Amino acid sequence: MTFGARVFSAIADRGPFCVGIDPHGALLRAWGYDDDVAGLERFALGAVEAVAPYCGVVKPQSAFYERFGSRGVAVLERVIASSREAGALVLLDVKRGDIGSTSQAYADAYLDPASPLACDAVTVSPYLGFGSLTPFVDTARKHDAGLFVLVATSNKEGPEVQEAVAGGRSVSGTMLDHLRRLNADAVPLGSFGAVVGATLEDDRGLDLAFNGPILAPGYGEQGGTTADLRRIFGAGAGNVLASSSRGVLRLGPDPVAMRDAVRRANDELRGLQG
Ligand SMILES: O=c1ccn([C@@H]2O[C@H](COP(=O)(O)O)[C@@H](O)[C@H]2O)c(=O)[nH]1
Repeated sequence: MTFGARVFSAIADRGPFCVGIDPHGALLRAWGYDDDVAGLERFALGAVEAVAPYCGVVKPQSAFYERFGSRGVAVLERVIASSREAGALVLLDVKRGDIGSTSQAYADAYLDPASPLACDAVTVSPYLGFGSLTPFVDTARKHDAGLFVLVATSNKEGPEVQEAVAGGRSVSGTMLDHLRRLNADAVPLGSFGAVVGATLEDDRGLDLAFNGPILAPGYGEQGGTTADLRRIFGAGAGNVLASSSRGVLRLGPDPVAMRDAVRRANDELRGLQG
């Protein structure tokens, strides 16, 4: 089954709320753990156990594991495996993008099922030119995996690059044109998604009808609300994964508090679906 079909079912079956598994040092300490590899493992696997059975997609942020070197990456491998065992899709937030030959190695690392880091989808950066992502696109197609391309990110610095105009078109608009082409004719949904922040002050005139999933980070901790999602995405909100990391993880280590937060968010977000 393609990633697009899997994420479509995941949203329908479990809801559109995506939990980020981001082991910030401050959160490890708030949970009563040391900011070391043992604390990382207890925190990350505890969070997965609490939320992965209840949400369609989890989104570990690779940086928080990489900061501990190879032992941290080994924890990330366990986070990916445990989340999938709990029935959640894993979107690894790793924002890769490089010249094509290097992109192929990244794609093999994250999308080839033979890799210990293989997951369902990854975030990628198109700012070396969308064509530099071709190895990711081909590898995703080969293994029924997915991509989420940075289009309009949740941080305030993004517009400097993303809203620059080239050839009479904004850079973000051009990225969506590429995604529209990649997802053409896919049913029920294409596998090539966009990252569009839940914090955008307006919809920037983006044509978000590109037949793919949208990851909306910035929901919760960064200020994005369900009303913002309705304002930004309108009728397209049905394919939006609203993502929050610290907003849920702050409630731990109590698994019931985290699980209930996932349920509440999913109930609220389901109201956006047409
Ligand atoms: O535009 C983007 C793209 C990715 N992120 C990532 O999402 C989470 C947000 O965490 P919160 O604790 O919910 O703020 C984090 O991993 C970011 O790297 C983003 O924020 N904006």
